[in-house]
Parts: sequence; C-alpha cells; structure tokens
Amino acid sequence: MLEIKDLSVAYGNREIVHNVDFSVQPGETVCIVGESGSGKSTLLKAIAGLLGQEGHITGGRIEFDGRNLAQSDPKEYRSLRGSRIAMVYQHAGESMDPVMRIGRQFQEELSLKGKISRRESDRKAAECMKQLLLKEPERILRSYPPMLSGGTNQRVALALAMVMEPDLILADEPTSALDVTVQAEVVKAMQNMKKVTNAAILMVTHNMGVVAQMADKVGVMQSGKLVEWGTAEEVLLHPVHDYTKMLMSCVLRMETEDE
Ligand SMILES: Nc1ncnc2c1ncn2[C@@H]1O[C@H](COP(=O)(O)OP(=O)(O)OP(=O)(O)O)[C@@H](O)[C@H]1O
Repeated sequence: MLEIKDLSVAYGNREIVHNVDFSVQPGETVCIVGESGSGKSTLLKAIAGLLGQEGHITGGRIEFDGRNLAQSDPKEYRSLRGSRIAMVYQHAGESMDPVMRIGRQFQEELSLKGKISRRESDRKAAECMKQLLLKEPERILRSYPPMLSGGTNQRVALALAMVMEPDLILADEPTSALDVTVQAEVVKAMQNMKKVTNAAILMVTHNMGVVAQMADKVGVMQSGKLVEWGTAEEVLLHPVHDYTKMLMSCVLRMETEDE
C-alpha cells in the first residue's frame, strides 16, 4: 500500500535522507530505528507531507495505493490525512488544540468524513478510548488537553487517529516524551490498537521494547541511509550491518544493567 522508492529529502541544500527504499503492506507494523539525527523524522515528515518551508523531496517516489505523493500538492495531502492517513506526534498534547474540549476535537476530526452528531462522535470516541485502555472516557471527552497527563494525552491522540479508521497511521516517537512506567501503558495501548485496527502502522522510535513487541518489519537508518531492512526477527536476532549489531548490543547491555 505504501512504497518508498529511491527517496531523497533535503532541507535547503543539505540532503538528509538518501535514496531510501522500502514498503509497508496493509495491516503491517513497520518500525524505523537509528541514531539521533539519522533522518528518521525527516523521512516520516516527507511521507506525511509535513516537511514545511525549508524541506523538499529531491528525488524518488512515495507511492500510496499507486499514487505518487511526492508530487501531490498540499491540498491533496490534507484530504488524505483527513481520510486515509493519520499522524501521531511525540508530544501529542501539543498537537491538540489546548482550548478545545477533547470531545469537540473528535467531532471536528470525524466531521472531515461527513456530518456527525455530538452523540455519535462521543460514542465512537469512547469506543476507541476503551480499546486503548483509557478509563473514564466520558470525563476525558469533557476535558481540555492541558488537564490530562502526558500518557493520557498520548493515548487520546492514538484514539483520535484510530477513530478515523485510516489505512495508514504514521507515528513519530509516540512514547519517547513519557517516563518509563507511562511508556509501558502507551505501548500496551498501541499493541491493542494494532490488534483492533486494520491500519498499517509506520513508526519512528528509539524504544526497542516497542520494536520487539510490535514490529513486523524493521528498518535501520544511519546517516540518512536505510542500512538494514528485514522482518523483526531477522533484524533483532540476526542483524547483518555493523551499525545494527552495535545498536542491538547497546540494547542488550542496557537491559543487563537494568536488571
Ligand atoms: N526543519 C529543519 N531544517 C533544517 N534542518 C533540519 C530540520 N529538521 C531536521 N533537520 C536536520 O536534519 C537532520 C536529521 O534530523 P531528523 O530529525 O530527521 O533525525 P532523527 O533521526 O529523527 O533524529 P532524532 O532521533 O533525534 O529525532 C539533523 O541533522 C537535523 O538537524
């Protein structure tokens, strides 16, 4: 459903992502890992059409159901994001409107697909929130984002993505701004999300626990290149590239030190 072909992305004259190729199949969860600054977020933003003023695609294709998004205009992207592609950010609370009640945010989002009553919107929102293990959805619907904790807001953002029944969810480090115990709750919620939606998930993350628990395929980026790609088992247990081997040995060392 999503095919990235020979994609290169630059900010100004500086090329950040170099000739990346990979694909995401329907319903599949793909995690992109790699060191800080390797271009993971830039890659995700390019796919989401959110590179901003300085960023641009310098080569290659982003094919979504056969359509080349690399050449789409911002309006076309906006309509796809409203209907078929959803995005979840690192600081989800900040991506929501702080002065709009959560219930209203669901209704606005859902109204992109057609007219919907407050009651029906609340019902759909509460259903998604329950699937993401959020307690008291009615209270959350009446709240404003700043009234809720970081972990709750992150799960609300996942629910906002889910409620649209997208074909593809793009997630940029959805757990990394949270402390460790809260991360575990959000990971559990994301696992549930994976179980109950048919959406493919493409996620950039530093959290190898998330990768181990959720990924079907894993891509490893280093200095703007995709240096390794394979099933989660292949990449986690039998890495080939030196950089991936080093990354995995760091994770093992951290886990041993934690024990
Ligand atoms: N808006 C921007 N303008 C110019 N350069 C940028 C911009 N955003 C990111 N960069 C540069 O692009 C490079 C890759 O950044 P990117 O955020 O994609 O990496 P990353 O792998 O996601 O890192 P992290 O894991 O730390 O988020 C970095 O050198 C960064 O400074």
